[in-house]
Amino acid sequence: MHKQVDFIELIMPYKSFEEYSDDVTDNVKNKYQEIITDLGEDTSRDGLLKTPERAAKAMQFLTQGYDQDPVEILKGAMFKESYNEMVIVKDIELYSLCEHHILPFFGKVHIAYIPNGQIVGLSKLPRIVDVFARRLQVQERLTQQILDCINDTLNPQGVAVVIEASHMCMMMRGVQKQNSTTTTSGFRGQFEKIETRNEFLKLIGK
Ligand SMILES: Nc1nc2c(ncn2[C@@H]2O[C@H](COP(=O)(O)OP(=O)(O)OP(=O)(O)O)[C@@H](O)[C@H]2O)c(=O)[nH]1
Ligand SMILES: [Zn+2]
Repeated sequence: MHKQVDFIELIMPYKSFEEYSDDVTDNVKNKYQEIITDLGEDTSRDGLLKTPERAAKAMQFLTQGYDQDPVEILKGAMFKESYNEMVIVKDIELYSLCEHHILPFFGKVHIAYIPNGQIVGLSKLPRIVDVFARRLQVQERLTQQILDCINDTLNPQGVAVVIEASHMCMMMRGVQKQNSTTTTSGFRGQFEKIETRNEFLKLIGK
């Protein structure tokens, strides 16, 4: 990683990647060159000349979550408040990569929590979704990681996470099912009670 990137990461642990490690870019670029050739393409033709480098940068962007600390992000905006009703942030866009095929899965995340003396800056919830989504994932683990991170860092009275996603590995290849979506969910604390869980599900339109 660049020295410059290290410094910026230190002060902005959730910044978007706009600079890339030269070493990683070179290594991944060379491998993409081979992969594209092995797949039967000509990497010297005009349109593909810069493709190995673009792909190397794109993959670093899509996996930048390994270098980011979601706990730091949440802790960066926690405020004492006595509000103790449900807070819901729904329809958070999700783009991740399935760890089996390295193909995208995408959809929506709905998050709710009930504060326990502290609230969190609303934007931090989508930010931690991105941190965990920008890794090689399965939808179940992604759901659990978001849930555990909020639960362990904010210590709320309860937290709920629902993810609805479509998997390109099931759409473009394999079983080729275009319309199936997968729903995963996790509930902690107050949301383990059926009436609280149902109120949340009703509010997100489920
Ligand atoms: N549980 C779970 N499975 C996933 C996820 N993303 C992809 N998969 C599945 O991972 C499985 C890998 O199965 P394999 O049989 O090893 O791979 P494959 O031969 O490519 O399987 P097909 O997709 O059925 O052609 C497939 O059933 C995928 O649908 C996910 O987020 N969660
Ligand atoms: Zn897959």
